[in-house]
Amino acid sequence: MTPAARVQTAIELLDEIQAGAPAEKVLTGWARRSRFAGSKDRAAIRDHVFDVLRQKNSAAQLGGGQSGRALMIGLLRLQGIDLETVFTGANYAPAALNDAETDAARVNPNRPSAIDLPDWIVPPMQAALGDEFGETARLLAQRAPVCLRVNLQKTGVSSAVSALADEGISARASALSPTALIVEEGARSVAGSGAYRDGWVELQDAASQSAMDLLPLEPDMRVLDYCAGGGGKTLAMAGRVKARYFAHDANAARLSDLPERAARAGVDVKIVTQQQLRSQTFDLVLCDVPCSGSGTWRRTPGAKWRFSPDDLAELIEVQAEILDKVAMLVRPGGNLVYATCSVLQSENEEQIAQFLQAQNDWRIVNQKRWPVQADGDGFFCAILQKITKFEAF
Ligand SMILES: C[S@@+](CC[C@H](N)C(=O)[O-])C[C@H]1O[C@@H](n2cnc3c(N)ncnc32)[C@H](O)[C@@H]1O
Repeated sequence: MTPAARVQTAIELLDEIQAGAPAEKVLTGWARRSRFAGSKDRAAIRDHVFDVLRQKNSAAQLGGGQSGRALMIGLLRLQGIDLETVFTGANYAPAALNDAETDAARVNPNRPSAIDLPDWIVPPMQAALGDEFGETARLLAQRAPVCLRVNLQKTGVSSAVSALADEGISARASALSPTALIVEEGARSVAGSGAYRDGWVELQDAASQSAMDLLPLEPDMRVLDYCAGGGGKTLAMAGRVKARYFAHDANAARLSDLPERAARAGVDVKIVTQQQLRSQTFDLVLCDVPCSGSGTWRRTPGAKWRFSPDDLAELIEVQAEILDKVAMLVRPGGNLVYATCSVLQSENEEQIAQFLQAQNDWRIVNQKRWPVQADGDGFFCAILQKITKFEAF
């Protein structure tokens, strides 16, 4: 496909997304129907669509509307691309610009630049982030870094960096965690690399790794990852300390990749059902709860426009229910770890404050928030300890 034909396809897919279809589904559906498109075409079209979604309000402002075509015009203007070379109307290229589209570029210099977030989320984000709000909004509108975690059970950081370099992948250490690498070149080759296949590295955000570094893990502890999903956090813990790891998820299908990932990483993880958890206790229980994902919206930019106040209210209830459930699974003196990739107080500090108000046998050991930053996503983690009966007297 020519670059202009890719733009025209992105325009059509953005129209479907603007009509309410989820971005991921639209892109996958198109790739399946379009056997003529190669991997470079698919990647370029995905980039156009995701770049627009990250900066949708800015693109609409510069493109003069919310249609796929207006948004693509706005995005290309943001990127400084000469529209005349793309909007030619030749072959599969988009039609030439009309007068209104040309006029939309005449931006009033006094007009404030757009915030690329849904209007309703701005006040709670400003309340949570204060002076950091502007920088967070700016970073969420950019592409996310590709971040790896070095698996210390299999290799060291410098060996992993050299193995990746041998396969054309250049990566640098991140200050966020001793195991975190930021890929600077060759990101698309990571999944096919030997370092990945042999379990030396895994894809994982640096702030998530930094949070797992804080956990008071000891060899032979019984550790439960209660909302394990694909097992990213289980594997990060197991990469650090050889303990006995158990993984659970309310949606068993989400655990399906974990056995293969654990085998690749060379660690043991036992999957447990709710039934098996009855009458068991653990030294440490992690609940990486379902959340808005607002700290990761540059990775899933379609999600931020679909997320609603009702979704947030529902999630806050689910998070509180999970906290109440896992509290019973921690042995006296053990730790409960609550984590989200949200930047909102209602999902983070307020959730912990309410839990501590309702339950008097817990204390906070540590609570930390990671802002969205160049190397890492927004993340929150609270480490609580269950007070023993002896201490309570
Ligand atoms: C943020 S994701 C977890 C990501 C995972 N920890 C990782 O690092 O890859 C939240 C997970 O919680 C699960 N979940 C939702 N409600 C739950 C519940 N009531 N009990 C346990 N897990 C739940 C979801 O299925 C989802 O996999």
